[in-house]
Amino acid sequence: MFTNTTCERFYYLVDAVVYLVDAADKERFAESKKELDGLLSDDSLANVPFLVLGNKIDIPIAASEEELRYYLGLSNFTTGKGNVNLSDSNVRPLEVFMCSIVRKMGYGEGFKWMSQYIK
Ligand SMILES: Nc1nc2c(ncn2[C@@H]2O[C@H](COP(=O)(O)OP(=O)(O)OP(=O)(O)O)[C@@H](O)[C@H]2O)c(=O)[nH]1
Repeated sequence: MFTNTTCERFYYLVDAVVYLVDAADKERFAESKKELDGLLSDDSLANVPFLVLGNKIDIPIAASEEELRYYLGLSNFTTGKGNVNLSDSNVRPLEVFMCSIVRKMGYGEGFKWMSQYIK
């Protein structure tokens, strides 16, 4: 089992972060935001791309992408889908993609987006 302390020792090896959120569990969005904020403010992850996946969109009550951005406090921080060159900036790549892992949909676009930022 990794404790937070154990994980922190390995952060310098991290090429990217994939943060999976259950988009159908709105009651836990505040908890998800808190955890995500902790990672986003960690100095050792400052230049690491973040892919936020909103999972379980096959469930009708799942949040929309816009709602998820809002509840996670990311509305003004996402950097754009497609090919966005951020290499000349100090901006950390961060995007939200919605997916359903059981239906095998959505996450491929996210991983493709993320791969352009992995050196
Ligand atoms: N409907 C649906 N179910 C999914 C999807 N992905 C995973 N699951 C199901 O979610 C269950 C696993 O629960 P998770 O939500 O991953 O929760 P967990 O991390 O085990 O536990 P929690 O911390 O309580 O959320 C399994 O039954 C999976 O089959 C999806 O895209 N759609």
